[in-house]
Amino acid sequence: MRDLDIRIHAKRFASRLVLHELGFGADDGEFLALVGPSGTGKSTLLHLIGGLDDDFEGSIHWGGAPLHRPGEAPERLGMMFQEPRLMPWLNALDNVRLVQAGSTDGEGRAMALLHEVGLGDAIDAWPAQLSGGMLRRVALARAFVVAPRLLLMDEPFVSLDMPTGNRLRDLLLDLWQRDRPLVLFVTHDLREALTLADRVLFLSSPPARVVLDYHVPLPRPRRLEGSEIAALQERLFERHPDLLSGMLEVR
Ligand SMILES: Nc1ncnc2c1ncn2[C@@H]1O[C@H](COP(=O)(O)OP(=O)(O)OP(=O)(O)O)[C@@H](O)[C@H]1O
Repeated sequence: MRDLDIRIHAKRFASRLVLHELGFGADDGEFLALVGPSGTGKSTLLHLIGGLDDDFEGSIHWGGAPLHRPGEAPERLGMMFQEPRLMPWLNALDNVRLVQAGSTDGEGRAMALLHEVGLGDAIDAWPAQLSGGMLRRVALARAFVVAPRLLLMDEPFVSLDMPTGNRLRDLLLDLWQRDRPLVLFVTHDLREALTLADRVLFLSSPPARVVLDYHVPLPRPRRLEGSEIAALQERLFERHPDLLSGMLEVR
């Protein structure tokens, strides 16, 4: 069994089947991207894995045991969403510390992370004083402050300009390469998936299941706007035209 073992037999909203026989495994330290047509259930899947929704048929195991157990919050699970989701009444440091229940060296680690993400001068700043890119940096620091073994990311860098997005992707890869959590990264952008991930899981149109588990055959570092990413995407579209037809907006 892999470190993470996902078997979703069925996830419904009312009578509507959204995920069906969706399964995959992944190991500690891997970086997986999840791509698929809009509205196919990518966020729904992350919510199940993150324990934000337990209404499904199937199992989610980590290290051979259920990831979520009643009354117990899973340890070292990090999350980052499309919206930075910061508390407007807390400064940057306290927003990062929010997820650090009971940690003794919490403040030191949170400050160190804020420095690492380039916000050493904005530790006391309120969210309203920060730019969109800076808010994502705080959210990235908060995702890593628990030293996650499993990190769930739902389009965390969507709608940023290319240089800001690239700086955040580089930061994420630096933090990932240092701590090596298993990352599940949802994105609409196939080039972003091919730039960041070891494996890209392609989900079908609804009800979603994994239709291709693709190992990215490129060494790191990679540039999102680099010619090798464009060529790889082109090759994938040629080889899997039907599979990718629902994703044409990513081109
Ligand atoms: N709480 C909910 N109640 C009812 N239906 C829902 C709920 N959450 C999601 N859905 C539906 O489930 C389907 C999958 O939604 P989800 O947001 O998981 O897709 P997605 O692949 O993440 O979409 P996108 O790529 O557009 O972000 C959609 O049809 C959505 O309308």
